[in-house]
Amino acid sequence: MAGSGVFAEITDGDEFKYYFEGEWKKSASGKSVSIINPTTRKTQYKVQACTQEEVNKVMEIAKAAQKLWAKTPLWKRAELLHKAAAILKEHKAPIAECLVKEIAKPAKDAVTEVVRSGDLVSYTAEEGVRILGQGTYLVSDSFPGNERTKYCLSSKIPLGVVLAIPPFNYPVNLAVSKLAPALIAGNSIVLKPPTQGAVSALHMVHCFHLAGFPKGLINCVTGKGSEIGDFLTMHPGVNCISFTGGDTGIAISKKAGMIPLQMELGGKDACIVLEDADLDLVAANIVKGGFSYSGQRCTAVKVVLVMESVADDLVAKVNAKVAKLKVGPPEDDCDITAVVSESSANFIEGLVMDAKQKGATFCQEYKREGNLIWPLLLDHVRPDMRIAWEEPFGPVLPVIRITSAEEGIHHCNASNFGLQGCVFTKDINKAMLISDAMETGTVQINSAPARGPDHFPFQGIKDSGIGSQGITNSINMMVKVKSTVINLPCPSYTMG
Ligand SMILES: NC(=O)C1=CN([C@@H]2O[C@H](COP(=O)(O)OP(=O)(O)OC[C@H]3O[C@@H](n4cnc5c(N)ncnc54)[C@H](OP(=O)(O)O)[C@@H]3O)[C@@H](O)[C@H]2O)C=CC1
Ligand SMILES: O=C(O)[C@H](O)COP(=O)(O)O
Repeated sequence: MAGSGVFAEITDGDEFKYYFEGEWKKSASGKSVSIINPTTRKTQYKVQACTQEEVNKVMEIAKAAQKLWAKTPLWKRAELLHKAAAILKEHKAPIAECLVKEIAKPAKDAVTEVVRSGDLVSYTAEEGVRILGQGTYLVSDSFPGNERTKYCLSSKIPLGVVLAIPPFNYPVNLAVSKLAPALIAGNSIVLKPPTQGAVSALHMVHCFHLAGFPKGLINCVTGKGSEIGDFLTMHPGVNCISFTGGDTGIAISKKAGMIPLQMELGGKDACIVLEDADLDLVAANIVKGGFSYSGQRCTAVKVVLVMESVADDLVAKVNAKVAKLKVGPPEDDCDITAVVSESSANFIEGLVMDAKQKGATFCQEYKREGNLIWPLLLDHVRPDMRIAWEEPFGPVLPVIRITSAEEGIHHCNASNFGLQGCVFTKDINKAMLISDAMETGTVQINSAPARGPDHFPFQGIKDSGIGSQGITNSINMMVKVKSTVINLPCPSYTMG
């Protein structure tokens, strides 16, 4: 059970503590933030509402701890990460239970998230020892006008304190995807978990605590993003921000100082379906891609752009699969569960009503109970409808019928977002041309968009983000290059 067994020390009564200087503490604010169970809509857990003074202390301690950590051999850093990964996987059940209760993630997917996170941490440790163990050696005579009098040795050094802010939908996986690269690269961490998902993240942090990382190296402050977010992101002690979430990331980018930013933001991933596509494969991918975790994935299929000539067939196949989706509580491992909050459900409903008013075809009856919204495919969506452009982050999927691939590409590229997209066709030449024309960070050919496997590069363009994630890219993003140049009194040529 959450907060019991080895996790007992992270709670005090019905409140979860925050993590600072290697210890679990209650905030001096005396205030807590409630986490509402999306299914029951009742308070499930409470976390500390940390104060600005506490954030200041955390930053100070994180800075000091980082200086020592940077002097810890790379293999030792990797060893601790491997240990944390094993502890995380060992405790997958209680952590998954938190995911079920605070973000209504279906039970099996919740376990998968924790296991995937353990694997990500181990892979990062492996990748880190390889790529951080290598530097570059340059000689001066390759540049015009120079003799061979200078040797330049470059290596990768830590940035300092990394502020990690993940979103609610993968509070464990998208937290470790920031923590592990930061740590292997010699940085310290201040984690601000999403409020919905905070308790899962606190359990994950405790696994790192149990692994024996030095005090103050990993810290976790809780509180509403709207209250402590600006103070954290504009804090002078922060040397790098790795953020995943919605438009908040755009505002953070404008306010943050001159520090490296990794921003993974929203998406409106288009699925372009050509006439020659295998429609059974497409339908399976649309249902998995559009409706898994009730559409609350940044990489969910968010608009289907299908050639008119095959649209009826495809819609029929998708509808047949939608009818089989199990709707209900995450504890029963249902496919469609309550969306994260009432405000999210209201937002989704607003998009649905707008589409209704403007004449979209409802393939299923619109049904909602509390935060639970039944899966809905909207056919004959037109560009004047909000759902054609906005990200519902819910189980509602628009279908736009197109008469040419160019029309599909045009719709995709007219979006403010540019995260992922996909194209279904048996013609690899067409697929490549379309992929090259789509203004998105990634295009999947004959499969739905996905971030994983977690070592693949993952990036958005336009309002979908800055920089690139994926294990290798994240490690490289959390270091800077330091050079030492050896100057010789006279040219020296090897074996010369
Ligand atoms: N491209 C990608 O890799 C991914 C993108 N996303 C996107 O994330 C969104 C859904 O996630 P959601 O959690 O609702 O996103 P939000 O942007 O609302 O929140 C993300 C995180 O930011 C925090 N936060 C809120 N306000 C501030 C602030 N002023 N300063 C600093 N931090 C703040 C939140 O804390 P709190 O919860 O306390 O408000 C949370 O931890 C979708 O748009 C989705 O597409 C999701 C996953 C992956
Ligand atoms: O938030 C998201 O949508 C995740 O980054 C998705 O990860 P996945 O595509 O590998 O499930």
